[in-house]
Amino acid sequence: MPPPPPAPPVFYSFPDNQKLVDSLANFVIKAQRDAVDKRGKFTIALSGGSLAANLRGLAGQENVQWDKWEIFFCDERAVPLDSEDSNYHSNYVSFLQHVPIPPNQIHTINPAYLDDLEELADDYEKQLVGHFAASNAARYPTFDLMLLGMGKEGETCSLFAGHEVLSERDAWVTSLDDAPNGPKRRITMTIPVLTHCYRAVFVVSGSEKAELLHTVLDEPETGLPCSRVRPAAPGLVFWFADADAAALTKYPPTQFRWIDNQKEAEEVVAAAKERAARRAAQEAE
Ligand SMILES: O=C(O)[C@H](O)[C@@H](O)[C@H](O)[C@H](O)COP(=O)(O)O
Repeated sequence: MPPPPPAPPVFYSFPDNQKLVDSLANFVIKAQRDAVDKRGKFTIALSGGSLAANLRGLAGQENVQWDKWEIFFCDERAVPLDSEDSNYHSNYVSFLQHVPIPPNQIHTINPAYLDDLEELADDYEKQLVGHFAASNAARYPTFDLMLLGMGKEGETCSLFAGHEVLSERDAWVTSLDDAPNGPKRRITMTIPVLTHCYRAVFVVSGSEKAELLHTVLDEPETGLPCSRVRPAAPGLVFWFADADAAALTKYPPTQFRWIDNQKEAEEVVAAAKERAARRAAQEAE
């Protein structure tokens, strides 16, 4: 039997940034409970960019099992960990320094390999293998949650449109020395890792992302890196956008609520589409 098609993206739109931040914190904590209940720990991957600031709602939350968190980075720039360009550093400043996650459960790149990108990527992949080998020995790692951003040309992690890193199928982590924006030397998790997670969540804010979000959600066939993140069943993909970023998107938003499985995702997206079609028909009358 062929595998079931990936679940449709679930799109949440929030009236302002604070509502997005609060809902994201709520969602991440629910994902943690779900993962700890089912698998005894919570393995999460963080991106750089504006995501870190949008995670600030996690600081000070109670009833969180911080000792069960295992944190990795979806991509990382080949810079020291205390550099302003480091994705670890930006997440540390906004989020990690405020919560009691045991330091040995925050898995950074090894700065000893900064001069050799291949070693840097290999070492990070080995850290992933070491972590996932015990829990799921599958071909690719299965993160409980991957938190992603959408760059200005539709990239996510350091997977840039038209770049050869996008076609990597074997490695879990690869490297590049010619990133078209920001620091050029980076390592990044690959598309197969992104499409094997339980939950991928994109977080997008600001009017400068409006046109791009419309393209990614309404015209996925353009094949931008973000549109390619459609986790295989039972994986789910969510989009959290503020009203400015969501302004041009036709893809129907869904009221914010926890969604547990592919069937629920299909139902809420179908219901949102019906509502949008009814509204359009009424407006046309
Ligand atoms: O290392 C990186 O540059 C990030 O991981 C990158 O993929 C980021 O998520 C997007 O570029 C979105 O960044 P913004 O949210 O800041 O636009």
